[in-house]
Amino acid sequence: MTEEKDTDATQKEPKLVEEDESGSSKNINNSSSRRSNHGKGMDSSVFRFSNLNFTVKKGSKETKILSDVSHTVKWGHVLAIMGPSGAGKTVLISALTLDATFGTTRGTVKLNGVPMTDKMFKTHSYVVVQHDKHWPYLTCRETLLYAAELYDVADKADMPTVVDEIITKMGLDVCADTRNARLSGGQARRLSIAIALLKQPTLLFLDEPTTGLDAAAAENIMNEIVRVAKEERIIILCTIHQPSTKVYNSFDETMILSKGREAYTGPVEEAVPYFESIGYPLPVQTNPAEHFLDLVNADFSDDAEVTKILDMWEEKRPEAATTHHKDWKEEEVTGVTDMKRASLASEVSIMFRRCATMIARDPILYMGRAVLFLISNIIFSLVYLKARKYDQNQAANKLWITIWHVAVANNMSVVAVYALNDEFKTILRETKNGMVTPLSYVLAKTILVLPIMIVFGIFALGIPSYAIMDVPGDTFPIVLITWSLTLYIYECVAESLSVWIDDPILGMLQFMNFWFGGFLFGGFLIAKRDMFWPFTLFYYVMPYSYYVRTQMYNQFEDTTWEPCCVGYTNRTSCPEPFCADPPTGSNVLNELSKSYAVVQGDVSVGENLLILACIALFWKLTYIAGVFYKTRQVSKILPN
Ligand SMILES: Nc1ncnc2c1ncn2[C@@H]1O[C@H](COP(=O)(O)OP(=O)(O)OP(=O)(O)O)[C@@H](O)[C@H]1O
Repeated sequence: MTEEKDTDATQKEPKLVEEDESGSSKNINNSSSRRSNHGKGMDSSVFRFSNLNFTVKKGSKETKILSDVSHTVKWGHVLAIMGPSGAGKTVLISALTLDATFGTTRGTVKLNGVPMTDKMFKTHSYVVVQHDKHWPYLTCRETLLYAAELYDVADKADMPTVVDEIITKMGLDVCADTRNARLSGGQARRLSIAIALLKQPTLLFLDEPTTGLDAAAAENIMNEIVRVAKEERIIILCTIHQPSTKVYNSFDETMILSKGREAYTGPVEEAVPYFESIGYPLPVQTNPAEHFLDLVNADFSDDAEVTKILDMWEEKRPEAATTHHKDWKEEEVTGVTDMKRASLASEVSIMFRRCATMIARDPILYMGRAVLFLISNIIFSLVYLKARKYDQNQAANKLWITIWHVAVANNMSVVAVYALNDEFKTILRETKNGMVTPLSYVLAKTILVLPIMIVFGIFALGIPSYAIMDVPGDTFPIVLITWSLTLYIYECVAESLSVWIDDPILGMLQFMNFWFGGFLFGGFLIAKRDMFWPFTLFYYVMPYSYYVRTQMYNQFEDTTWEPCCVGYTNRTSCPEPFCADPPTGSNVLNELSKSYAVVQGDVSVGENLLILACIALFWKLTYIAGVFYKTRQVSKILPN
């Protein structure tokens, strides 16, 4: 396979060939089974950023992080962005990928002469972030298959072939059927690049693709990157820390940054002569990358000397820019095409399948929780075992076991905050890269989670309430619906917090606040009439008063209790503090309401369920709003 540098690239179609075992060659630009017009759609592309400035504001103080950074990169070329720690490499990638929402970007960023927008980024670009994460319960092959389907890269029958090809191309055969959670650092990075290649982007950003890898793995992955840039005619911008001489020499161009300014930008082979021309020759047997980084590292070199080097390049740059790519004219490459993508219905169906696979394999979030509901509710039922009798002295305990059976399960939804926060970070990356839309994610997740709430209810109530606590069997459907709807409220709260609060620990703390709030304002610890009036609002918006009232009625309605005050001619002379006569479920509830005002002998179940559904809907809407808001957050590029 040809791997030599494309130093004399012209706008003519480069001939990318590899030799098969028989010695004949075949074109490897595109897989035969792959759609030829997908994604890339642009064979010759030019990416230009000019006078890029980035500032952050802290109080009234404005700090400049990038100063007038400019360059133009053509198809098939790799631009390696190097610089000491804190030089601004990651910020540059964030600004170019419209991800730098923490400051103000000014300048021009254009692909084929068209200003970069979020839509254009999603269509033509792909960014692999420094700490890229993959779905832990999918294998490498499954991850790629779903990505291929979502990017609609080929006909369904051809997808496995396309994926197999990319697996081989990225050297992932050995771990193709290994779950992502068990991939090595290098394999995970190869997988990130493989997903990116499935999209066939015009422009690929890689932030520190070699971080944490040993020298051999780093060299290997960088060789792959350079190779795919040529093969796939992609423009690649990647940040890198101290590449080896061999890796450094494989790049087409390099940008050396320090203090947010350029110290050199241009062809790799011209960097050494340039630094020599300004009085910094490369010492013998020294890695050029290391030499440049030592020169511009203000932490370890003389700051004034570093500033001098940066000033010298600023003077030289206009001249260098005129000779840069003198053999091709970027102006001739104009316009961008649209990307073909899967329809919403098929996207939802792919997301649904992917989500279902992960749910089935995740030992904690769903299956684990179902088992925990069962165990914890059985324990609570055993603690309250005496309350299984329809003895009026046990009526209050029946109330409490009804509360525990839902509240303990609701409390465990706190794990969902953490897990969903993690999940959403991956979804953010996928929406950023145009793989999925927020709508398909929300729809697939909602369709899947609703029946899971019913399954949770069967685990939580089946044995604990019906086998142990002797709740009448015919109440099961309505008791199950009431319980599942209440759990769904807490699931929606967890979803909302996982999206709105970036830090999962803070989100979990807020969830616990909500849970305790629900308890406090449920009407059984303190009656509504005794609450200091502004707080009464919480009684109405928290779910437990509706839950307890409805569930107690559901369970008590047609029950008959053991009589009390037997032998007393009138109720007032009977010493029992609690006695319903005749001992019907409704009368027992009316008696109980004297101590727990939240319960009632006559309840409109439909009305209470409707209110619970409205509370769930409210939280679901806040979650959906969060998903749409967060996935649409992009930084703007303002004019200088
Ligand atoms: N979110 C942020 N808010 C404020 N300043 C930031 C933010 N992110 C980065 N910076 C600042 O921008 C400067 C450049 O940071 P950047 O992460 O781009 O460096 P880098 O060259 O990628 O370093 P490293 O190689 O260590 O990752 C640093 O001074 C950093 O403190």
